Amino acid sequence: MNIHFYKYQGTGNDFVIVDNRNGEYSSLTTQQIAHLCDRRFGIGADGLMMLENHADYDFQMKYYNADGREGSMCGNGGRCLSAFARQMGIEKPAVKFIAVDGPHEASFRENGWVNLKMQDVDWIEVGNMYFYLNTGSPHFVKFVTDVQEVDVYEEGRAIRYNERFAAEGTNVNFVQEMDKGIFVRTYERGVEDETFSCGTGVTAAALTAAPAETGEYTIPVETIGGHLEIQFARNGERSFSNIWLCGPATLVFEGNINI
Ligand SMILES: N[C@H](CCC[C@H](N)C(=O)O)C(=O)O
Repeated sequence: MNIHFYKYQGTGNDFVIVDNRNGEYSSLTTQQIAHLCDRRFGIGADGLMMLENHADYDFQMKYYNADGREGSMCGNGGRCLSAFARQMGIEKPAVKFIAVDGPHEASFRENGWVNLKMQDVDWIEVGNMYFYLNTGSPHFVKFVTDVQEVDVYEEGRAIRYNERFAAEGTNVNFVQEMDKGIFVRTYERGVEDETFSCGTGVTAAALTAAPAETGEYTIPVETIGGHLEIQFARNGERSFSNIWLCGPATLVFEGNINI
């Protein structure tokens, strides 16, 4: 099978994207998707997305983790797929699409940023030195004093495979508060490694790092792969709305692969 693909990245979280609006890639198997995402034997990516048609939205987002299995919501992926939809001719100042966690909206800025509206959050588990919440994907958030010192692979893996999370898995974020904003490093379920940036993860981290007072906030976030901003309204102790994940989304290259 010959596949025409596009490679995108958003702050170093990278994706293979295919245009599946005519259904030609619907038969891709878990093994084939894992192969396409393999960095040595395939194209290489943290995940694969398909652009699909939907009767009520500009498009539908299908997201698979690098292990080839369908994932929960991917924030950086949603930003990249919106940029891709625009490249494919869905040209509007803002697009509306449906993903596994519900509807989203994305708007395009002149500086090349793609800003993605996330689902409201009204539940956060507050534990001893950690937070656990769902921003479209499940995220464990741990605050640390020096995030560069953390062995994200080993520590993230230990939490992801502990008794509580082993079956379903979780993404694990390590967060350091900076003079302005936060620095976040993430171990991703489904990639089973640290990625350079995780959109739903930095969103989860920003919500938990926000001041306790209700109000509107913009939290600057640094990741290994670059700079993002999270905007939101805090309505109560555990309730947030109008959440926007903002940052760059870039086409890297396109090509063909035979599998
Ligand atoms: N990189 C993604 C998160 C993917 C979530 C995935 N790892 C899962 O838990 O299924 C993001 O930018 O939000």
